[in-house]
Amino acid sequence: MLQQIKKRKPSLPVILMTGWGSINLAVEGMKGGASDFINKPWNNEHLMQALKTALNLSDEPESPGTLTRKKLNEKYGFENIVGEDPQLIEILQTIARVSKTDASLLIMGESGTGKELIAEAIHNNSNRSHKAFVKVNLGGISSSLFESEMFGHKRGAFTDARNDRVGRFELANKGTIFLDEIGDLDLNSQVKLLRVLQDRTYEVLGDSRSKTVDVRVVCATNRNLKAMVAENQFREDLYYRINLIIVRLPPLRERADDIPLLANYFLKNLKEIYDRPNLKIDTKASNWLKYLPLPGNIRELKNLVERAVLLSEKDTLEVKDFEQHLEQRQAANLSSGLPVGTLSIDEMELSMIKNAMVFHQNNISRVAKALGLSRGTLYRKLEKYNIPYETQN
Ligand SMILES: Nc1ncnc2c1ncn2[C@@H]1O[C@H](COP(=O)(O)OP(=O)(O)OP(=O)(O)O)[C@@H](O)[C@H]1O
Repeated sequence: MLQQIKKRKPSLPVILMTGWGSINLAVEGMKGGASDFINKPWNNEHLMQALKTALNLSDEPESPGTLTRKKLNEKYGFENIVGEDPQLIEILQTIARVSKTDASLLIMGESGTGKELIAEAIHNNSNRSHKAFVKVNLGGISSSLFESEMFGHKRGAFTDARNDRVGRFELANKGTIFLDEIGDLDLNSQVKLLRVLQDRTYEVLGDSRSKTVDVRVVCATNRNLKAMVAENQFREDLYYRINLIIVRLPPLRERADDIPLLANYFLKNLKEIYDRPNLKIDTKASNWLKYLPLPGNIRELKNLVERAVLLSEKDTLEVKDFEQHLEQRQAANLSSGLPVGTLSIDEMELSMIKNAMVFHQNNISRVAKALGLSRGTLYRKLEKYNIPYETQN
C-alpha cells in the first residue's frame, strides 16, 4: 500500500503503524519513503509530534529555498555562519525550512566543518529555542556508562552510584539533544539509543518506572554511516531513524573562496578581543590561505588566524606570519597518505609541486628543498607540467 500511495501521490506524507514491528519492516518502510514508523501501543504525544513533523515538512509556506544569503541572515539570524559558497547557502535554506519542524537531522562532515554550529542554528530557529540545547559527545562515553549518562541513575543503582544523577535526555526534555560523533557508538549502546528514539521512553537506572521524553534529535558524524551499515557496524534501523533530513557540510577545500571571508570574520572578532582595531590580512596572504590543505577545516583556520594575530606585532598580517605556524604540520601531513585510487602518481606530483610553489611563493630553491629535488629536476618537472615560474639564480 505504501508503494502504491508513493506512486500515485509522492508528496503525501505517510506514517506507518504496526503492532508487529520488526526491524526489517521498519527499515523497509523508511526506505520506501514513509516519514515515520510507530509501534503499537503508541504514545499519544509522540504520535502527535510525528504527525506535526510530517505535515510541517510537506508544506512550505515561506519557501526559504529561494531566499538569498542576506535574507536568510535577516530572517533566521545566520550571521555567525559565514560563507557564500552555493553548497553552504543550500544548507542554510534547508535548515531554515526544517528548523520549525521536529524532524530529526543528520549532519555529516569532516572534523571542524561547522556541524555543531549548524545544530545550534537549528535549535535557535525551532519552537524549542527557549528550552535546553544539550550536546553529548558520544565518542567520549564508554559503553559501560552509556545508560547512566544518557538516562540517569538512582543512588545505589550500581557500586559507584553515590548520588542520583540526571540523564542527558531528561536535561534535554522539551528542547534539542545534539548527539555528536554518533558513528562512534558501539552496537550495544546503539540498541539502547534506538529504543528511546523510537518510543520516546526510557528507564532511569535503578528505577523501574518508564519515563517519557519530548526531544528534537540532531545527530552528527564525520564517518560514513552508510558504509558502516553495510559492514554491520551501525544498525540500519537506527540509521533510518536519525536521517529523515541529511545535511552534508563540505570540507573547506571544496569551498576555498570562503577561506578569505572566514579569515576576515575571525580577524574581526580578534580585533575586539585584543583591542587591535587596525588588524588586517594583506591581499597576498588572503589569496595564499585559499591554497592551504587545512584538514582540520574551519577550526584549523580559526586557530591559524588567532596564532598569527597573537605572535605578530604588526597590524598587517602577511604570508610569513601564517607560514611559520604551518611548516611542521605540512611536513607531518605528507606522510599521512591518500586512499589508493584517489590520484595517479603524476597527478599527485603535479598537485604537490603546485602546492609547494604557492606555499613558498615561487621561490625555486625553497620549493626544491621542500620536495627533496635538485633545482634542475624541479625545473624539468615545472616544464613537464606546464607550471609557470621565473628563473632564479
Ligand atoms: N561557517 C562558519 N562561519 C563561522 N565560523 C564557523 C563556521 N563553521 C564553523 N565555524 C567555527 O569553527 C569551529 C569549528 O566548528 P564546529 O565545532 O561547529 O565543527 P564540528 O564539525 O562540529 O567539529 P567536530 O567534528 O570536530 O566536532 C567553531 O569555532 C565554529 O564556531
